Amino acid sequence: MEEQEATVRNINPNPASPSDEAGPPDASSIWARMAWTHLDAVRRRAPLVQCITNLVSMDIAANVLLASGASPAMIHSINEIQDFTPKADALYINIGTLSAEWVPAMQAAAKAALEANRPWVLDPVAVSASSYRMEACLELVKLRPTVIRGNASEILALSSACRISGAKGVDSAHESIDALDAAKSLAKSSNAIVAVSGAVDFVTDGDRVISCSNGVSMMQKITATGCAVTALIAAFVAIDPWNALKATASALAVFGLTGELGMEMASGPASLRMHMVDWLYRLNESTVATRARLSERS
Ligand SMILES: Nc1ncnc2c1ncn2[C@@H]1O[C@H](COP(=O)(O)OP(=O)(O)O)[C@@H](O)[C@H]1O
Ligand SMILES: Cc1ncsc1CCOP(=O)(O)O
Ligand SMILES: [Mg+2]
Repeated sequence: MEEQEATVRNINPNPASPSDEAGPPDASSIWARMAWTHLDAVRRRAPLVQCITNLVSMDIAANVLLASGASPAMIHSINEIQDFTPKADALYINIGTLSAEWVPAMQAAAKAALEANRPWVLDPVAVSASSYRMEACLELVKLRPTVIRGNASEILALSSACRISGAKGVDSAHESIDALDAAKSLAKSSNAIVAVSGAVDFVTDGDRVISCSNGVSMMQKITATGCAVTALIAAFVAIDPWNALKATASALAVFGLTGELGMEMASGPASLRMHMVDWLYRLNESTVATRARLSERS
């Protein structure tokens, strides 16, 4: 824990540098520098992230974590939770391909993470698809996730715990701004940081709201990009657990930026996916500091 607290101190961005002849940086550049500081810390510390994630997303989530500098472990057997979960720096649970066998493993892992004082992150994929899925997800929310990240339809459905949110499948039928009040309400009722993704991503603790406008719409044409960014959030929260709001916003900005840079070279979703992983590996300080678009909504 001492080591984690030291990291938090290191991550707080220093807004004004005495040698900065251009004057103090504006608020958006402070946020952008914070995103770089988080990515740099992930690269230096290589957090171990246990993922209990859907079968569609396993490959892209593991590759995104590796490219960021984190260490992924796709371990979901209930027989391994007791030994392994306390060793991980963060846990990621995604209900995308839920099965009767996985639900107890997810619950056991969330409990083990809580007991070991490790952050854990929930992706409520298609939470309104069935009452089984909704009930499993509500049980997980009771186990106090550090962060919940979903698209607008998922956050709307989970927040109101309605059976039908208007979503047809795993994709969103809503704009992220439509889910902002629901995200705040969910954050307050669950005590989690809630992120709602879309053209603009919003991250809230129920009061503060950070918005991120990085990303390209083609990201929606790659399956499991949402799952992958939630995995990345777990890695960022692992290295700054006491600032989960900021760590989550940083992860969304970094991931969105890889989409923008990747799109300059891609000819469609498949090559965009490849370029995003490459850019995540290659991103440097000046690119993140100048192109991450984060701000706090007043
Ligand atoms: N219209 C859009 N423009 C730019 N980026 C987007 C857009 N829609 C989604 N994204 C980005 O794609 C990633 C996945 O978000 P989203 O599609 O909302 O999640 P999911 O795949 O879970 O439905 C996020 O990083 C988000 O910022
Ligand atoms: C297509 C699909 N079906 C079940 S999980 C899944 C992947 C969902 O990924 P994302 O939520 O990132 O779009
Ligand atoms: Mg999703």
